[in-house]
Amino acid sequence: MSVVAVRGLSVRAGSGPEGATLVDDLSFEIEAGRRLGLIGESGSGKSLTALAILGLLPSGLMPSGSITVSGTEMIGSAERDRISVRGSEAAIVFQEPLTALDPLMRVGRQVAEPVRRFARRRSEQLGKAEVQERVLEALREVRLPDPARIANAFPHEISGGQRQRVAIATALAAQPRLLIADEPTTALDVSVQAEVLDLLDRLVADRGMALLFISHDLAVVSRVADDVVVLQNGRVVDRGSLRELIAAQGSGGGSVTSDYTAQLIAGARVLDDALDDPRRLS
Ligand SMILES: Nc1ncnc2c1ncn2[C@@H]1O[C@H](COP(=O)(O)OP(=O)(O)OP(=O)(O)O)[C@@H](O)[C@H]1O
Repeated sequence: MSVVAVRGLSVRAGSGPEGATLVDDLSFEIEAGRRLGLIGESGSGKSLTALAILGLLPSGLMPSGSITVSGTEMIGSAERDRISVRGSEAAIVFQEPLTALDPLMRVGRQVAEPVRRFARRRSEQLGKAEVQERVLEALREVRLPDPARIANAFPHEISGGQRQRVAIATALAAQPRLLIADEPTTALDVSVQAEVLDLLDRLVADRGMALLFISHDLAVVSRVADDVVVLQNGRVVDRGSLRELIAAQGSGGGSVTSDYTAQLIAGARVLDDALDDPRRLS
């Protein structure tokens, strides 16, 4: 069974002739252990898709179609069902980690919250020392140096790359089956970007999670995704494995690749790296 199945998702703002369709008939599925890249230019509907999956669309935006996460329907279902999915089955990492982190709370307390939530779900009683140990373990897992110091710091006292690692640790501490990463490296320096991408890649592989990786940059997506869906103005213009899309482009366009995808491929900064990495293209 797919961890997430999006079927015929449309998102509309307003109704009647003045209304606008922001996401139009989008479908995809991601199974456990698979990584899907959702790629498109600014305003193409990527973030709205992520929010719809989590049942978090802003008021005024109406989804239709069906989205299931671990079998739970997220469109038109009771808010309490959607909350339980957000708390346990699905998590999101945003571009700017400060969106997810409370600036006034020490890092350790923030990671402790999903650690406790996960324990409650399994009816485990955790003492204070056990929670603390699991928090340090979560920080270690995202390769943070000196986890005890980081746990005791406020978000503004650590670097941007470290904050994003904390946000990833927080997202993963409740052991979700689906991780949505929405431009998670865009705000980071290039060298830190590569480290965070490698980290995500490893964590997703180790845990067999489903990953929905959102980006406007095909070069970035090529480092972490098996398959891609290309969105333009809310509609799918291409989909397939990176190998298929690049091969179609190589043969001069053809029916698989839209002009837009061709531009994306031509513009990919490190496409050669992707081509040299057989793991990405097999
Ligand atoms: N609350 C809202 N009300 C009306 N329109 C909205 C709302 N939120 C987003 N939109 C519009 O929906 C479209 C898709 O937005 P979305 O944020 O999903 O794009 P995106 O592909 O994630 O872009 P970016 O890469 O810039 O984040 C855009 O045209 C945006 O202006």
